[in-house]
Amino acid sequence: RMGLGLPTPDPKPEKFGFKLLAQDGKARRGEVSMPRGTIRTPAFMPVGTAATVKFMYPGQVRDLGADVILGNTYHLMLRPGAERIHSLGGLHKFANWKYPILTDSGGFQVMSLAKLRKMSEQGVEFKSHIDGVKHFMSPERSIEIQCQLGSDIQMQLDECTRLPASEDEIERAMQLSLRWAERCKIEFGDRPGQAMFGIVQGGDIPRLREESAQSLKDMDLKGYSIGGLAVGEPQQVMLDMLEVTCPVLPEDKPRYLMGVGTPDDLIESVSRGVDMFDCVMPTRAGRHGLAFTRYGKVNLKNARHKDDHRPLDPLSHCPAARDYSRAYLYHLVKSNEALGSMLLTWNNLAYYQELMQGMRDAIEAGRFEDHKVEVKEGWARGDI
Ligand SMILES: CNc1nc2c(CC[C@H]3O[C@@H](OC)[C@H](O)[C@@H]3O)c3nc(N)[nH]c(=O)c3cc2[nH]1
Repeated sequence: RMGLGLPTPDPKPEKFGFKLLAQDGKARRGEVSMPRGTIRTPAFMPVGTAATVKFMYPGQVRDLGADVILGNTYHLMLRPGAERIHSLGGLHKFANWKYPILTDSGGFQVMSLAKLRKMSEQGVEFKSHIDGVKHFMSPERSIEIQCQLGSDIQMQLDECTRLPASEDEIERAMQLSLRWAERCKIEFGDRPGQAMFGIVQGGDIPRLREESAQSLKDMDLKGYSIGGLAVGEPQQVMLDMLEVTCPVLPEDKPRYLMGVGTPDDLIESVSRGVDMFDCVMPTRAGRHGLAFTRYGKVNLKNARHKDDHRPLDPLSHCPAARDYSRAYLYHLVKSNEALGSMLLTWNNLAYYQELMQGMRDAIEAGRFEDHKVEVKEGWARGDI
C-alpha cells in the first residue's frame, strides 16, 4: 500500500482475537485478528453503508491502508435484502471486499431513518424509509441478518439515546440494551472466527456508563463498542464519558467508539484508550467539497481557491492530494462534477489512514503526547 506499513502477514488465525502490542499512557497499539485478516489499531474504518464506500473502488480503499470497512444491517436488509446477499455468496463476495467487515446492528438507523416505529421489549416494528414496507427488528433478527451478510464483527441490537435526554430515559434505554445484549449473545452462539460486540450506553451520566460497561464486561464478550455518543453532545462531554467508560472495560478486548469522528476527535479519543473508529465524516465531507489535510480543513467551495495552482498536499502519498490543483478541485466542486467527489473522498480517506498510521507509529515509539502536539500544530498552521 502507499507507503503505509504493511501488516506482518501472520498465519491465517482461525479464531477472533485481540493482542495489545504497546501502550503509551492510555493510548493503545494493538491488533484485532480473524480469519479474513488483521486490523491494526488504532484503526479508522471507512463506512460502506450500502455495501459500497461511496465514490471509491474496493481496491483503492484497501491501498489507502484500510484493514476493515463497515456495512449497515438496516440499509442492507431493506435493499437489496439480507437473504438476497446471502444467496449471492455473502457481503464480502457481493461487494468484492475479501478483508474484515464490521456491521452495525441497525438500531441507530431504525431510530433515525425508519418511519412509524413501535418499540417493545421484544424489538422494534418499523416501516422502511424506502418503500414503506413493514419490518420487525429484534435482537435475534439483527444477529440473524448480520450472519446472513457474513459479517466478521457484529453489533448487538441496542437503543441509542439522543442527547440531551432525561436520566430516566437514558437509564431505561441502557437497561433495555443490556437485556438485548444477553439475547444477542445467545443468538450469536459459538462462532470462533467472528465476534459480536456489546455496546455501552448510558448517555452523559457517569453512573449509568459505569453500570453499562461493568454489566457488559461480566458477559465476557469479544469486544466492546461505546455507543450513544457523537449524537449532538459537545466534544468534551464525549471525552468525559470515555474517561469514565474505558477504565471499566477489559484491557485485553478491543474498544470501538461508534460514529466518531473528526481528526481531533480521533486523536483525543485514542489518547483516552479507544482502539477502533467509524465515521461518515471523511466520505460525506468529500462529497460536499471539504478536504481534510495535515494543514487543517480546506473548503473547496470557497472562491479563494479559484486561481490557486497548488495541490492540497505535495507531501501526501495520495495522487488526489498531490496531482491536482486547488483551482481544479474548486472548478470540479462548483461544476458538481463526479470527479470532484471522487478526488476529495480519496484525499480524505488517505488523510484519515495517514493520521491513524502516524498514531500507531507514535504509540510504538512511546512519543504519543509529542505527536499529538505536532499534529495539532499542523492543523493550526493552516494552509501550506
Ligand atoms: C454519527 N454518530 C453516531 N453513529 C452512531 C451509530 C451508528 C453508526 C453506523 O451508522 C452509519 O453512519 C451514520 C454507519 O453505517 C455506522 O456503522 C450507533 N450505532 C449503534 N448501534 N449504537 C449507537 O449507540 C450508535 C451511536 C452512534 N453515534
